[in-house]
Amino acid sequence: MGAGKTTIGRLISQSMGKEFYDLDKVIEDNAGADIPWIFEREGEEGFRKRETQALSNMVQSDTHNTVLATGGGIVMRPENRDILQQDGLVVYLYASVAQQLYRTSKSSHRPLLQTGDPKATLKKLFEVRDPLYREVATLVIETDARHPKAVANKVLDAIKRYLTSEDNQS
Ligand SMILES: Nc1ncnc2c1ncn2[C@@H]1O[C@H](COP(=O)(O)OP(=O)(O)OP(=O)(O)O)[C@@H](O)[C@H]1O
Ligand SMILES: O=C(O)C1=C[C@@H](O)[C@@H](O)[C@H](O)C1
Ligand SMILES: [Mg+2]
Repeated sequence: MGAGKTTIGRLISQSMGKEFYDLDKVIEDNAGADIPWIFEREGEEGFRKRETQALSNMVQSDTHNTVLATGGGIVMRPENRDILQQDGLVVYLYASVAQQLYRTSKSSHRPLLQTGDPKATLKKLFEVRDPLYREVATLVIETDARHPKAVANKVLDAIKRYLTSEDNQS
């Protein structure tokens, strides 16, 4: 959370001339309700079901022309990890827990952080999720101490280099 998926995803979609979707927003539009409401009424399990459904629907369409920012918990379900690995070039935006804490401190729309100790929660989530992000990622990009535009340029460069090296191998 707060790694910059929504912010960087939008920036790189503009540079690449692709359509941008934010899966959290897609889930909210489908539900006609916001994420805190979904967590309150259906619990995290209800939210995760909606998340998997939204991701499956998304990859039925033309993913070549799409940049998709997911929510931070997308890697928790094995079926989501399978979909991401099969259908996408996946970029893991790495942010330290300190940066995540700083970047999420200004808003209150992330239900999992509405605890007494968001730092401890972020640390726990990071320990579980970091290996899963690395498992599905094609590219890992460090985001600490970098302006969003600089991160977006770094992602674009890394994608270009990756695609060129793929071309050279085939
Ligand atoms: N590289 C960066 N440097 C500084 N601030 C950043 C950077 N990237 C994003 N931010 C800021 O951090 C906040 C969170 O970013 P954003 O919403 O894009 O994160 P996210 O990864 O989509 O989070 P979530 O998992 O909750 O969807 C925003 O206020 C954004 O402007
Ligand atoms: O890290 C998470 O588990 C979440 C991140 C947000 O993007 C939302 O998808 C939701 O608040 C859950
Ligand atoms: Mg987001």
